[in-house]
Amino acid sequence: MNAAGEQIVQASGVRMGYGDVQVLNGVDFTVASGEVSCVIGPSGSGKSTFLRCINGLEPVLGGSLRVLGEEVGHTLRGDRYHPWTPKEFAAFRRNIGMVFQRFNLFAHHSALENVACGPVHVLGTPADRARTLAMEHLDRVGLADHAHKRPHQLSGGQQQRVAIARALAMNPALMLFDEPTSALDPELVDEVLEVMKGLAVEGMTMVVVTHEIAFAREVGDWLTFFADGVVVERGRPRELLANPGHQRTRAFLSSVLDPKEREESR
Ligand SMILES: Nc1ncnc2c1ncn2[C@@H]1O[C@H](COP(=O)(O)OP(=O)(O)OP(=O)(O)O)[C@@H](O)[C@H]1O
Repeated sequence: MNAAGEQIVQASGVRMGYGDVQVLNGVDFTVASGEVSCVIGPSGSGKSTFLRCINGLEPVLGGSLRVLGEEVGHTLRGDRYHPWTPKEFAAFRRNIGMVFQRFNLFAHHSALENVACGPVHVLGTPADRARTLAMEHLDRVGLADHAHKRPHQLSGGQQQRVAIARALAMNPALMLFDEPTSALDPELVDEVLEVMKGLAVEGMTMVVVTHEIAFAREVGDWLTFFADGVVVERGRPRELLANPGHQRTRAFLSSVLDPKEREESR
């Protein structure tokens, strides 16, 4: 567990692009230990790219990105930064759990095996112990009774909960969610959001790209609006959603929310 209030993600002027295309144009962003930061923004605004930078999957090409106390991709030795060795990179990555829109479970393994395989293969946890822990994580997401089913025998919401359990099994210090409910049928969304709420209550630090505004309002400590590769507005969700001064956020929200949600966000 990280010390309360400690900065877990500190981005300052982060730049990233693919070839000539600039995707992140100077992102400033922070999340402290135990906080939940929700991120919204139009398609193509760079939200997923920013998450991938946080867990080291994309190189930061400018600015500074400190995650879990490290400058992502580099280690200070003496007075000089050196690119991470594969071992340093792996050590960093295992502290960060990532949950995607698509669950990416191993189709030929049971839920239990999907959850146990990271600890066995990455952490070297003995198989019996890993299975016991995996069962606990499946119980935590309400799926102990489904442990021996394969992904195709589970609903989308259940598969996403297995994916969350799989990430938790690595005992991460930070969890990143990239639109975890947007591939789900509407009636399956709440069961996943409930699990995420539970994690927030337990004090997990989370960055959540989502358009579930009710979730952001209830669970988020921060709401960040991305557009064109920068953070346009950031604030406490209720304030950001209520303040007519935050015009770009509100204009975006009115384009994505259904009428009922729009009414609630007033
Ligand atoms: N591997 C890649 N190669 C080239 N361009 C890419 C690559 N990945 C993303 N991009 C481009 O970078 C921009 C930002 O994409 P990104 O996926 O980060 O946006 P996003 O805000 O998460 O969008 P969405 O909500 O649709 O997922 C887009 O213009 C996208 O086309």
